[in-house]
Amino acid sequence: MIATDIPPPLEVDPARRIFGLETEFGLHLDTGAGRPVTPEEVAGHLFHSVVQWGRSSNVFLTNASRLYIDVGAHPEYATAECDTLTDLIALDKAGERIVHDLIARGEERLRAAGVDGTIHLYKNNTDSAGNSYGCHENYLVRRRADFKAFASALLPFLVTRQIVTGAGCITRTPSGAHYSFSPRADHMWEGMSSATTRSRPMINTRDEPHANAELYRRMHVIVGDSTMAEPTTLVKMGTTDLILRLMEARVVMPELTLAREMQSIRDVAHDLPGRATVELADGRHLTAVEVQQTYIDLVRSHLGGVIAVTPEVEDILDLWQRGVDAVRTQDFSAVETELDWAIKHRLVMRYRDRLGCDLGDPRLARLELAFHDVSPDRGLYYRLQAQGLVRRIVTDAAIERAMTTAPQTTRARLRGQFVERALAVGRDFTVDWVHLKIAGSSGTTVLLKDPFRHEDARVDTLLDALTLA
Ligand SMILES: Nc1ncnc2c1ncn2[C@@H]1O[C@H](COP(=O)(O)OP(=O)(O)OP(=O)(O)O)[C@@H](O)[C@H]1O
Ligand SMILES: [Mg+2]
Repeated sequence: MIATDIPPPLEVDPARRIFGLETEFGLHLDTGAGRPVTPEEVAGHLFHSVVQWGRSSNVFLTNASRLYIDVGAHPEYATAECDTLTDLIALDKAGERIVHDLIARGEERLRAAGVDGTIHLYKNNTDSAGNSYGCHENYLVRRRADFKAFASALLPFLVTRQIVTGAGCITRTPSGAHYSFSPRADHMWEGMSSATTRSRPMINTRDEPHANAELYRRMHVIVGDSTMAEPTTLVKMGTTDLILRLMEARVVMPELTLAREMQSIRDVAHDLPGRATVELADGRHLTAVEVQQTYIDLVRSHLGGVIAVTPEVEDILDLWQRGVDAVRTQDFSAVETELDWAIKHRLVMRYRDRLGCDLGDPRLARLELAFHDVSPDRGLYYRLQAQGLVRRIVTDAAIERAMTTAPQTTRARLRGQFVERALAVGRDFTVDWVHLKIAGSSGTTVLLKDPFRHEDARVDTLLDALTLA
């Protein structure tokens, strides 16, 4: 039975937004000689402890986030709904630690199955076989009739933002290797589509708002790179949010429609010097720096109006500008502790110089991979962090808390309470982004259509029912 006494939506501040981040991790087993092991078997052992307590390899955690094995044996972690970027960053980092904590048990089980090896989980977007996997951004937006036009207006921004938000990578070609802004750009096939596997769009337009569909849509951006540095995640989500805020306020956007999005995203990715131009539909040619600067100037012109000035907005704008300036001047030093592509560029170039090799050297490929290893001991990103070489946005204590505790200001709080209580009393339950249900009971399914609502008497009743039964 579905409860019908759905409370009316709370008064929603138009500046409030729900954010979510999905990360697919690369999974790799390092093993010597021995029997061959499929990725599915490794994933199965890795998730054994999850299946033991959750009875599935697709679960919601007490921090209200979702953990599951995606197609291709990729562990995926989707953060719970956040309404602040700092909550989102803490929850995203918590996900890295949660998947990392599965490794020890997974290796034990592999040993018991006769395989001695080390499991690695990488927060990156491509594997050595050339497969690409994603980092998906979710932004709640108000529903409108012209959603497709609305979403496509975001494309020139998404194609060029990689000069700031890209993860950076070594690209190998038959004519040699070079350093690019984004590993994901080469794997995009089209601007928008409702499919994610058959085609690779930059924006997935499948209409699945995980919220009241009369009021909302979920902008599902799937073109972004997974990012290690907290400020890069801040600027990736933060700049996109600022552009969406202007668009939702019906600010007239600059005419920057691209003539060929797919060509442009690749050209920009492979142009570290920042000189390549993208062709606009109106025949003009602009560099990615010029396109991004247009957006920065537009946002600045609405500060104090559509966009309230907060320390966080100032921080995002400052880093956005410094990122664009770094490409313009080719002096990366002002962002090399904050932007993934620049942090990794510095690391890779130092080793190249030390080894006296060229960029295509396999030792640099291993270095690049190790940068994305989520292990706090082995991961090179975490070594840099331990040396104070990357700027932080959230504290370790906040990340630690986010491993078990849901954000307190969104629907995630209710889901977190429910999962925690159900596990504590040993009751079976089913949960998704909008439903909470005690399994097998004649009881109620609570439908949570408002992602901003973090208090709900129906959930209190459900929590009581869990304990009483
Ligand atoms: N109303 C909402 N608006 C924006 N984001 C939301 C909303 N509800 C949930 N989210 C976020 O959307 C993401 C959904 O992750 P999930 O991996 O389940 O993706 P999906 O796109 O629904 O499905 P799949 O990955 O299986 O194709 C989560 O990060 C979650 O926090
Ligand atoms: Mg997903």
